[in-house]
Amino acid sequence: MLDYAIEAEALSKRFGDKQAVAGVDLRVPTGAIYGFLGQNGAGKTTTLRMLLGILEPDGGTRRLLGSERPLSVAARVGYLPEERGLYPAMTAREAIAYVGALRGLKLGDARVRADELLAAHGLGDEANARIRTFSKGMAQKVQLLATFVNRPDLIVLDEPFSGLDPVNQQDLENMIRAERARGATILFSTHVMAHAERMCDGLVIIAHGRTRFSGSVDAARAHLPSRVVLVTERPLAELHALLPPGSTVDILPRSATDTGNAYRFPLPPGGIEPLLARLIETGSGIRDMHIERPTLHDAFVTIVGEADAPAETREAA
Ligand SMILES: Nc1ncnc2c1ncn2[C@@H]1O[C@H](COP(=O)(O)OP(=O)(O)OP(=O)(O)O)[C@@H](O)[C@H]1O
Repeated sequence: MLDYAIEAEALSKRFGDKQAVAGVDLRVPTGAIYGFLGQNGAGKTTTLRMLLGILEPDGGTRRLLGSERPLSVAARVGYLPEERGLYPAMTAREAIAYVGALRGLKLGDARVRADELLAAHGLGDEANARIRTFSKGMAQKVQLLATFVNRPDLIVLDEPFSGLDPVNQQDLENMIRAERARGATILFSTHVMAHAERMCDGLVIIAHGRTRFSGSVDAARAHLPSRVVLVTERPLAELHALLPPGSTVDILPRSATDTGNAYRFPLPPGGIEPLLARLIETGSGIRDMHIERPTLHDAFVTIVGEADAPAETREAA
């Protein structure tokens, strides 16, 4: 088995005078769920199109399921493009079966598979309804199901969650996990950090057309320190007065962010016990104290922000 379902190095693409992708490196291990994150216009869709062979890169290399010619493995790939669209005159069954036939299934088999998928995902009664009668979200769901029709080894989804209601988002999460359990590799782009955080074995974050981070969700979060959240009945100044002079700055920084009576500050190197012990000793009315790990949202903002910072600031950081 291949180690990586997708390997790309230094991919680049220019449209006129716009450098859409300026050097994307990306590796997705076989059998993993990977998230592809980046701000609007960062180059995600352009990169996905190059990976799949829809666009020819100006530079760099790509390998899809071991092949340098992505279109030659198209029958083993499922793709949900950013631009949605099915033929409005087709029924849901025909629309899915049509994609199956394009991906190399026999039409009869593709129809059977379409019925199975529709029934398993709450659209069994709609199999013979025409796409034009569907809501936008329902049509998107049919298109998503079509992505899975050929039981692909590699599934690439461009913002698959956008436009789906929470129940259908959950259904899609389950579908993606089930595809991984079957052995498929999944790469999806998203702006919703919660999905990436919950589901992904790894992430690639790009900014301004370049890869800025590649690794696990935990490694992304490790870009930021954990923080202590302290909720007390007393104002911060009073707490400082209770603590021994000289030690307070270390264990309860004056720079702690104050949101009402909750204070947030970086986890001190010695942990929270010395501060906790002192606060208990002095009867400071603790209501809550816990360690808060940075979220992927925070890490994403930091990583993308570093890419925006001038070079000298970046080096100094
Ligand atoms: N066909 C095209 N012609 C000209 N410019 C393009 C074309 N496709 C993309 N671009 C430009 O390339 C840049 C990257 O676009 P791309 O769609 O890849 O970003 P994205 O990360 O997918 O963004 P979003 O999250 O908003 O979908 C943008 O500045 C976009 O305007």
